[in-house]
Amino acid sequence: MRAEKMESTLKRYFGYSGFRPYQKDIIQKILERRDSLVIMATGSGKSLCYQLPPLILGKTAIVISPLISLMQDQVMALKQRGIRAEFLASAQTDPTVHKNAESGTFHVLFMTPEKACSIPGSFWSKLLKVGICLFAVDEAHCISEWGHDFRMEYKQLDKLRAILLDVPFVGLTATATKKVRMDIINSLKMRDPNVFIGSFDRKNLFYGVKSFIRNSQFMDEFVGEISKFVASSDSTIIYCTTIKDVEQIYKSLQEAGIKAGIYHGQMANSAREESHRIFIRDEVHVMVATIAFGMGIDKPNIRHVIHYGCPKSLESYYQESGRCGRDGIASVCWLYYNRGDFMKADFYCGEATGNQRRAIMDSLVAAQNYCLQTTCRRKFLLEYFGEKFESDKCGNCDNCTISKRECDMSREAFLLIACINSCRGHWGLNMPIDILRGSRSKRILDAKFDKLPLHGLGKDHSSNWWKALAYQLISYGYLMESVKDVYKTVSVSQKGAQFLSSSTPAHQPKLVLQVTNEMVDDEEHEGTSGKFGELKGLATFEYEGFSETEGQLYHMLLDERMKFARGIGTAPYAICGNETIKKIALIRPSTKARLANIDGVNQHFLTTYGDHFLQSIQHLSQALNLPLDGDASMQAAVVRKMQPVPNQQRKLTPAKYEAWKMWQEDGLSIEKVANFPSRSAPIKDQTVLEYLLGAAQEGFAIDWTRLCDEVGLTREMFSDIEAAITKVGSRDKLKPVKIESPEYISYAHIKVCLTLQDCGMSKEVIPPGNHNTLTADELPSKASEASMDTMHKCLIRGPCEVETSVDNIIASCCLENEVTTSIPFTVDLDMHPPGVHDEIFSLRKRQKIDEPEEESLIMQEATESSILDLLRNYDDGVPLSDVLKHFNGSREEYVVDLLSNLEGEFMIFKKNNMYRLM
Ligand SMILES: Nc1ncnc2c1ncn2[C@@H]1O[C@H](COP(=O)(O)OP(=O)(O)OP(=O)(O)O)[C@@H](O)[C@H]1O
Repeated sequence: MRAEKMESTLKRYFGYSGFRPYQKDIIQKILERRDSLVIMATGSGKSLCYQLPPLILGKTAIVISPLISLMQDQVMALKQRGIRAEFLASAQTDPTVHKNAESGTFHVLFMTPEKACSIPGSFWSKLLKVGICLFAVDEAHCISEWGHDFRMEYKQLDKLRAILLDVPFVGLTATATKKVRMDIINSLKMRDPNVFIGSFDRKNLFYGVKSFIRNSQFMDEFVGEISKFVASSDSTIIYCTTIKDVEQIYKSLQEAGIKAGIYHGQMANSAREESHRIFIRDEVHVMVATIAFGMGIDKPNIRHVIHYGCPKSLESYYQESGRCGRDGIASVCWLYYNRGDFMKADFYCGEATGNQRRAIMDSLVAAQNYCLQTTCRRKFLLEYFGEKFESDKCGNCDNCTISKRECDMSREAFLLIACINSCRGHWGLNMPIDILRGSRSKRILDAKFDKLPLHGLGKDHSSNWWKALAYQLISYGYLMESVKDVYKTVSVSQKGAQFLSSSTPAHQPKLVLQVTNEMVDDEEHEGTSGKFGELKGLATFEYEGFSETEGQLYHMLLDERMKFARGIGTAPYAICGNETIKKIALIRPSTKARLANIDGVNQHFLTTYGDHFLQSIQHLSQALNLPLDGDASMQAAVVRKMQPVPNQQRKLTPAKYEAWKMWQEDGLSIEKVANFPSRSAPIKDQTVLEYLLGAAQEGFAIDWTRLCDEVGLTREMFSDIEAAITKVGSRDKLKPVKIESPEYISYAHIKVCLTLQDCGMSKEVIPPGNHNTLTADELPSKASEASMDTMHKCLIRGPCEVETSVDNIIASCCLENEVTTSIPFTVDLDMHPPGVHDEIFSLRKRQKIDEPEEESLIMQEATESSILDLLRNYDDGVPLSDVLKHFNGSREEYVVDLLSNLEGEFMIFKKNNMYRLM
């Protein structure tokens, strides 16, 4: 029951149809009153873990948060979800909040650590009487001196453990090393806590790096690119390392007529608050700021985060770039560095001494190495944070997607390594590079380096070219960089020494390296590296999948939302996210029930704005000549298309590639590929199909006509599947689509159909004709006849239907076994297509309704309350067909109407096509 309650509460207040990874488990443990430490990526949805329990239990959640602006944003957003939330801190101007808080009025009560520690004990005892369901410490790394944002006041929170004895303590953070983790557990005196460590991988973020020169040409191009982003309704943050840069970019944007916000530490508090406010409320779409901006900011639609200058550490880069794409939609993080940034050690070290100085230097070197990395950036980032990334290519960073030229640089590498060797590792990179470039500076003459035979042999390349080469040699282990205080020195490693010993001035072993951007710029002509280059943005994806008029409707609906937001002084995203508006623009629901079904629409939205939105949708659609209740199957396709373009060069696993090659290039059938004699063991036909569809998703060519022919998918069946998707309202899960499709449609057909849609293929590639499938009557009815072997074959070749066979098997088993809890079904469930396993169980549940019970012989009349009574008996929900069967005395349209009303009133909701009680 609790899982059901969790899901219905999630839909009711947040409008989401499912949990993100870990959320459910974490919440479950908190509900069991276990202390928990939650370490999950930025934007992964940690807040929900403390927001949901109070709604389920009806008791207050206390949340400690470091910043007042952050608490205010969260309170604003929660209120828009119909959640009673407030904050207690020095900035609270409403005197009633304290009283209401102690009498348990609020679901979520935010406090600064100072407030929590100084509030009188009587407050806690009163509130404890009505109930505190959890005590959460957000940004919990602030508790640790080892953390990067240590806050003294957080250390005092342990006092509260003795007061809130039986209240579960929950620590949440996006960054925590082992030391910090232990510190949080000890400081909060956690008792046997559950520690949840999620992946740090933000899959929807594209990471890219470019070098630049601060000149006016670069600035013009930079501003030009930013103006393209502004055309979309999403937001951009430009982070600068200095206030001077912030002001310069802000000025350039203004001169170009681009409205932007500005934020840095030297601005007055009120000016900063105003900047924060206009950005959050979408009054400006660009924010130019130092890193003082944005801690804990939860604006879901930030589509670009650009770093103008190398950040001081990878920890801060991860945090800042993590503010991008919090709604899970593909977003882009570009980092622009200038070689001068790497010399800023003194600037960052400030007054620091000893170990602290060393730590700052190490962080800066890590950030520098990230900039100069020529292999996968995501792998580098994750491994820096101690997470193993199995593949060498993520396919979603510049190094994995933008093909770079390579060439043999053995001669140049030889010169540089030999020169560094001659300097005996006592210098940084500048000295050997100056020697190679023939400098006659005083320090070179003093050291008599002008007498070296290498002096002047590297004149053909710029200093930056040589540095770019040096960093590749460092990353491949030929050279080593060491840091002494704030100074870096380079020396030759063992690998480099081996390279030298196997080389002569006339001949060196081949050494193929990448021609980096800096090298290209240098080759084209020195100094043009100020060129903006291709700032990969998403603006061009904006309307992919949208018709022009749908795009217009989307913008009109954004304006409607803005009007509401202004009217009540809140941020538009707090009303609902841009993605939800996109889905509304695509589906154009005509009823409250259809609107309620859209992901992101919660009960508060529906009751407060539902009627108005429905009216607007109707008027605007009419004016734009768009039909209502459009094709729901489009919504996921559009979102998918907004992901960065699949790259042809992305590698498939060898097994996938092999299968694709045999099928596509050698013309073998799926069955032949599966059973190819050279295989150590045959693989399943289904696996081969999965491989081929995976290859198609990666941009590999597929002969669709042949594939559809082989799996028995016809145009008519494609239309049937499309209709099923429309009925379901989503294509996220296969099972509901399968349930709504005619019986002869298999999971394989659905998968092929979805992949066709994803790849933007038209129906025309599918051969027309009858679907040539067996009917349910022609299917084998005994379990023994539906061997696994047959199942696989059926799955691929179409005519006989596995799922229906399973249905029949279960039906016959159920007839033989009165008790439906144990089904004698012995085949390996893992071998079923996704969903079949689930289906077995849902069918088992449904059997209770299907069985000809005495009750169903009495004609049941459908009313709202009799439907609610029915649903009350089934935790897993009831499909429409069973509801209709149950009320077989009532007209179908009448029952559907009643269901729609109940859905619109948020009394029931639909999940996986099953009606459930809220
Ligand atoms: N189950 C869900 N389905 C869809 N969206 C979700 C879900 N859970 C959370 N979100 C959304 O994801 C976004 C990020 O969530 P949240 O603010 O909780 O992240 P976080 O982990 O606390 O990040 P940070 O460490 O940066 O503060 C929010 O806009 C939130 O509404």
